[in-house]
Amino acid sequence: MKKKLVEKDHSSALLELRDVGKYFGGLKAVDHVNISVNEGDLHCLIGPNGAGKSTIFKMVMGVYKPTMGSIYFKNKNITNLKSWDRVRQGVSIKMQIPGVFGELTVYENMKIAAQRYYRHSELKNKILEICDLLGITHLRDEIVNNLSHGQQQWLEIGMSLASDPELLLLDEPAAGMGPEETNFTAELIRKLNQKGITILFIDHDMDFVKKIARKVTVLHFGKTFAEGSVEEIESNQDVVDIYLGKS
Ligand SMILES: Nc1ncnc2c1ncn2[C@@H]1O[C@H](COP(=O)(O)OP(=O)(O)OP(=O)(O)O)[C@@H](O)[C@H]1O
Repeated sequence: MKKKLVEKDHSSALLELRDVGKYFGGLKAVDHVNISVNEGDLHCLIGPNGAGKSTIFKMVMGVYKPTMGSIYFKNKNITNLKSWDRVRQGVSIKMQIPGVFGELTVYENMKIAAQRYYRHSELKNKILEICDLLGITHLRDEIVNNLSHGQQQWLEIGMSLASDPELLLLDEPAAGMGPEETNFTAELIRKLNQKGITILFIDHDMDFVKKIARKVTVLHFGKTFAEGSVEEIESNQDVVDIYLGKS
């Protein structure tokens, strides 16, 4: 059973950062940021290197404690919850750096990720269901080191789905992929979103962002610089000047 949380509040957002900041000594990596990720949305964070995107992900997952402000998930304050408790509440993440076990098979990797959430009798079906969703069922007995970069990334997305998240954070999900794998990843993310998973992702590749994002938040020097649809962001001259014009 999911843990009951204190401090209820009312909002339509699934995830909310309220006046959140993270300071490293004198460096304001994230500074007075307010972000609302609506239920069912496909929301992207963009911004120059060092803008604070990864720091936001780490605060949402409980790796960093905010210096200021609060983080709400499903209208409940999760700011002080441990990482594992946030996962139990329905938040999951796929980091950019691969976290798969290369010497093991796809199935064994999935089993490691899923076994803490499912009884032995349910495990196999759940793993096969996720592999099917990712289009990697035919690779289930393959050693992970033999997979392509893209296939390893999809496996990792699969591992992050093992906890049945309502919100999935993806850090540059198509980084290092060629055009075909990038297209497949865009399709996969759309499919997960259509299945009801709210997605917040970080990306630098505007072509990829354009394929899938419905809302974009632009960060700059730790602050929210602009927010809107892809069209609104692309036609914002200030955003072009600080970021898009340089990419
Ligand atoms: N643990 C830390 N200690 C000190 N400074 C940090 C730490 N983590 C991040 N920073 C600094 O905070 C700022 C924001 O970093 P962050 O990694 O969040 O940016 P980013 O937008 O994700 O950048 P990139 O696109 O390059 O990944 C940077 O100046 C970075 O050097």
